[in-house]
Amino acid sequence: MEFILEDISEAEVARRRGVYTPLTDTVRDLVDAVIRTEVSEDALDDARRRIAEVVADLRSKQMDGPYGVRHTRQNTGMAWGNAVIGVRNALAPPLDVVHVDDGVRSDFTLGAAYEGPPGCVHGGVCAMLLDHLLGNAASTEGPCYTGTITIRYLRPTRLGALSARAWVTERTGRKLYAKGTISDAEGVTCEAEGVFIVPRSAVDTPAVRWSQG
Ligand SMILES: CCCCCCCCCCCCCC(=O)SCCNC(=O)CCNC(=O)[C@H](O)C(C)(C)COP(=O)(O)OP(=O)(O)OC[C@H]1O[C@@H](n2cnc3c(N)ncnc32)[C@H](O)[C@@H]1OP(=O)(O)O
Repeated sequence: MEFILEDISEAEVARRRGVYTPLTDTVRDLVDAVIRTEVSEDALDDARRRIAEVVADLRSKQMDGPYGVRHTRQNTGMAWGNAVIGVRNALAPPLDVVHVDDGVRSDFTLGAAYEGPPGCVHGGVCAMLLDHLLGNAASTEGPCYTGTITIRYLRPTRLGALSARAWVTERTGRKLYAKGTISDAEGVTCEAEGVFIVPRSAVDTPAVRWSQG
């Protein structure tokens, strides 16, 4: 389990981000369209055929295995396959995490692809987002892994515009305790607390700025 050095400039990171982001956004749009389409079954079959052609084009040149967790010499993180922030991952909600004074926050919109209860965000999706954000808040001095996380669902989280934040409450050796919340326009819908651990093997790994994906 290794982080990969991608020896490219910050300008090249930005250029590649600019190339992949619209592609990933279009695939996200495709996912939403498939969930909500009401076109005829013939039209669906035609769509499937055309999408399969695009998949075959993309597969004509592929890397082995997952994208991995990469970083530049300037320690800019490129976790572009990541399930929450991956620039190349259409399954990832489009989560853009920013550092704020007391931790991290993100404003985002969750649509039909994230539904659990009717019109509401799946509880597992809330847990995934909070896990990432708490982990991100705890990872400022080095990569942290989730040890234990507890989520309390206060009321349903409706699909739509949401925000989340996370912050570190305490540090004891390699253990960082963090808390976080997801909120809609009426306030907090669920909250989390967890312990994140800097693995023994990673104590000398430099902190990487993961927030920009
Ligand atoms: C993930 C990277 C992605 C990069 C993208 C960027 C994003 C950043 C955001 C990332 C967010 C995404 C995050 C993800 O998705 S991380 C993915 C989900 N998490 C994992 O897969 C973790 C799997 N477990 C492990 O690797 C090890 O067990 C760890 C590293 C956790 C500890 O193994 P290690 O050998 O180092 O530990 P130790 O035995 O020396 O114990 C040390 C201390 O820790 C205490 N302890 C141990 N285990 C637990 C536990 N489960 N709960 C609570 N406490 C625990 C233990 O009592 C002791 O305390 P004390 O006795 O000293 O008081």
